[in-house]
Amino acid sequence: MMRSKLLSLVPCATGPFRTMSTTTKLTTVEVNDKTGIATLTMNRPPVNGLNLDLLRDLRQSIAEIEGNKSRGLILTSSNPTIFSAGLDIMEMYKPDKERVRAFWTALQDAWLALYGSSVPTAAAINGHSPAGGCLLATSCEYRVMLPKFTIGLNETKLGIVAPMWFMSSFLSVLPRREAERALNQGRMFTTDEALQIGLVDEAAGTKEEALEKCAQFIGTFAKVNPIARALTKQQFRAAELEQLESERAQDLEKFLFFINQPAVQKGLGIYLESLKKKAKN
Ligand SMILES: CCCCCCCCCCCCC/C=C/C(=O)SCCNC(=O)CCNC(=O)[C@H](O)C(C)(C)COP(=O)(O)OP(=O)(O)OC[C@H]1O[C@@H](n2cnc3c(N)ncnc32)[C@H](O)[C@@H]1OP(=O)(O)O
Repeated sequence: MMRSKLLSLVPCATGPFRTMSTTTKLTTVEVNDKTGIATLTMNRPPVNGLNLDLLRDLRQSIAEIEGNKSRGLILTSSNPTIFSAGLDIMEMYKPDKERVRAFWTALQDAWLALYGSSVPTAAAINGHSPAGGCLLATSCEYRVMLPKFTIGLNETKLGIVAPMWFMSSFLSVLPRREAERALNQGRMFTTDEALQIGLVDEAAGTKEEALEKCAQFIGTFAKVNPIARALTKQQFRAAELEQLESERAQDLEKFLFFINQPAVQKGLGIYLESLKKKAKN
């Protein structure tokens, strides 16, 4: 994919710094040359639905951030009210056989890249973050959320099941008992509730403030040996990463089997319809 590289002056939380900015159609990477922190922004209107292309872009951008020796990664959205609406349901509803395989593989790749990233990661959750959106946020090491939005793994409400590795990310943030209950209920938490339960670490009034708080979190590693920190993180997350790495073919087949069940297809169709009706009103 063609990528345009440009140097730009962009306002940031602590002042206007020259940033190296790399743009694809669906994500932007901006590295602040003062802090060395990369901001990875999702930009797929209308709702940052995670389709094949966005997932591939995300993985490519994470690899780029790892490669350019950034001091940290902040994940956010260009949409002022939606961090990510989760997986693009259109990829799973009446799917094309080859594409849906590529889609799930790209999701596995993106998760492995983000959850296993060697750099410190934080999510500036500047909008709603259901299901796959919550997966991305909980794959990061720190979360700052703006008020009056919602976050959670709502899969059971759609009649679908979050795979084990979605649960792993959730479990790395929430106590087991809370995670199990929320997953079974398909519960979406408001910002205040998410803060109270520990699903997010901080609240912020504006996106700029959220980015600043994420940068401060990443700054807490400034005096820590980066190799020791990265190896520690890797070891800490190794079990979940290795589980998916070793079972990814079976995970794909399980997903395909599940998603092709007539009852699941029917449920997704009804859910899509309800979303579209809501959008019209
Ligand atoms: C033995 C056990 C085996 C287990 C094996 C496991 C198998 C694995 C099974 C599969 C697992 C899949 C896991 C799934 C994860 C997911 O992420 S599913 C997606 C979940 N997402 C949602 O439920 C969010 C739905 N969207 C919303 O709630 C709202 O849209 C919003 C995000 C809160 C934004 O609201 P608003 O700003 O009001 O926008 P809308 O008007 O609602 O939407 C605008 C248009 O966007 C469309 N849209 C919204 N979300 C999605 C989506 N996720 N996918 C596709 N399209 C979406 C919406 O329909 C509107 O479209 P138009 O009408 O065409 O404008």
